[in-house]
Amino acid sequence: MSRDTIFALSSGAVPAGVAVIRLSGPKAADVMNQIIDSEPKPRMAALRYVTNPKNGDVIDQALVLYFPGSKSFTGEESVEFHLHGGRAVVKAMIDLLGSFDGCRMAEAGEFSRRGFENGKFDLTAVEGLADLIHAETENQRKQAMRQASGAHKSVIDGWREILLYARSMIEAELDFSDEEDVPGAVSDVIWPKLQKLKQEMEHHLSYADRGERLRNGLTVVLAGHPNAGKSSLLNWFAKRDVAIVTEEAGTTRDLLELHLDIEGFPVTVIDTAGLRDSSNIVEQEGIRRALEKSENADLLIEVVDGSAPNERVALASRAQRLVLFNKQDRIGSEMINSGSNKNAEEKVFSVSLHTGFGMDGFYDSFVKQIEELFSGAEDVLITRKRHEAYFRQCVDNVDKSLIYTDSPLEIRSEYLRMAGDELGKITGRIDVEDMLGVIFSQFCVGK
Ligand SMILES: Nc1nc2c(ncn2[C@@H]2O[C@H](COP(=O)(O)OP(=O)(O)OP(=O)(O)O)[C@@H](O)[C@H]2O)c(=O)[nH]1
Ligand SMILES: [K+]
Ligand SMILES: [Mg+2]
Repeated sequence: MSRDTIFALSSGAVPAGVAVIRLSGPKAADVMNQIIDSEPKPRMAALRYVTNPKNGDVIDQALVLYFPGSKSFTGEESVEFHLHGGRAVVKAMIDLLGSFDGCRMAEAGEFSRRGFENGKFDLTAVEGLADLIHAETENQRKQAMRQASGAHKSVIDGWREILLYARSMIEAELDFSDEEDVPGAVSDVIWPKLQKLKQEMEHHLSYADRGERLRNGLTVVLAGHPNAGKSSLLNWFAKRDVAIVTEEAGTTRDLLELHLDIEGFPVTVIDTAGLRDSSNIVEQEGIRRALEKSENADLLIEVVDGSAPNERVALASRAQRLVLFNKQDRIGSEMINSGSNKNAEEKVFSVSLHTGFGMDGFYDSFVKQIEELFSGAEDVLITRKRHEAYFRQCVDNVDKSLIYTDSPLEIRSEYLRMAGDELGKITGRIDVEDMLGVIFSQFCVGK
């Protein structure tokens, strides 16, 4: 099957100092040799004029990198042109490459897809690469880098090997079952191993939310009665005036999101409408959204006006809660005792957003809480719902092979085969054609 040769701008938006245009496919070398005058040594940068062979027009002087054979990101012949990053330069180059037969613009993620299809990396590494490109915080980068470099694949391949080994042992037992002196105790060896494997996978499943959280960021919702100081707190986090603060109860209606990097972890803090009975339909909608966000929060910060302690708000949320008794400047340090602290699980702070009193202590606890929510993220294997679903199926099948002790060995072996297939779907070894489009479309054009 002959493939198109594809090209795209792989570096960021122009104008820029340098623009990198990638060319990959069966005609890459041929096209390169038609537009520059001498072929660079493989994988060595060479300075060359790029010329339109049809009219002799010089487009730019470029650094050219030639990757012959399969020693490239895509696993096929490719060339990188490092041009001056002007709009017209890039347009002229794209037009020139498009003028060759069999050459066309790449689709989003198409370079990576070719790399995957040519066996350069597995699906978990592809997903890691996509995450690496989108990583905004240090810990996101580390997780993505681990995954992109094949750390997940090697663990999963190790598990597949255990499953294969177990099946081959069962096979052996079946083959020789009529011979007297073959120990019928093959299963003695494999079942404890499978039990251990199952436990290891379950451990990883229990951390599934960590990986997702690190990719998407965790959500901290500021909730409380009107005028408690929620928007003042958001501004304190932002170190600038992002939210409107007034003495009028019911100032905030829309959800206001602030993205923070807390010790390398991505955190979204959301300011919400104060909770009270209201007949105003705009405010009602704001309150509805506030309650909805609180329900799905990873962490709640309830803000209370400590100088006029009213009832605490009722929120349907299982998230950990930090409670700020605010406006300490109006009362003094004894006010915290007036607040209820029924729930030993929640941490209570007496603070003033006006004077800054108590805020250092609050912030330390806040950071600790965030770190706890991410703990164990160092060796997380599951970073997507997709992984989680296949992992569950896999564990389920291993479990069946373990507990159906009365079933024939053939059946128990079949469960192990299905378990291995589920792992193969994670790395892309087993048919996942329908998902490939989704996975690769996460990339931009040029990757
Ligand atoms: N004295 C005092 N006033 C404060 C403090 N923190 C906030 N305020 C004032 O309390 C009022 C309400 O503050 P906001 O931040 O708008 O309160 P909110 O919870 O966002 O209110 P809604 O959006 O209406 O629900 C404003 O006038 C603030 O200046 C504080 O620590 N001390
Ligand atoms: K207010
Ligand atoms: Mg507000």
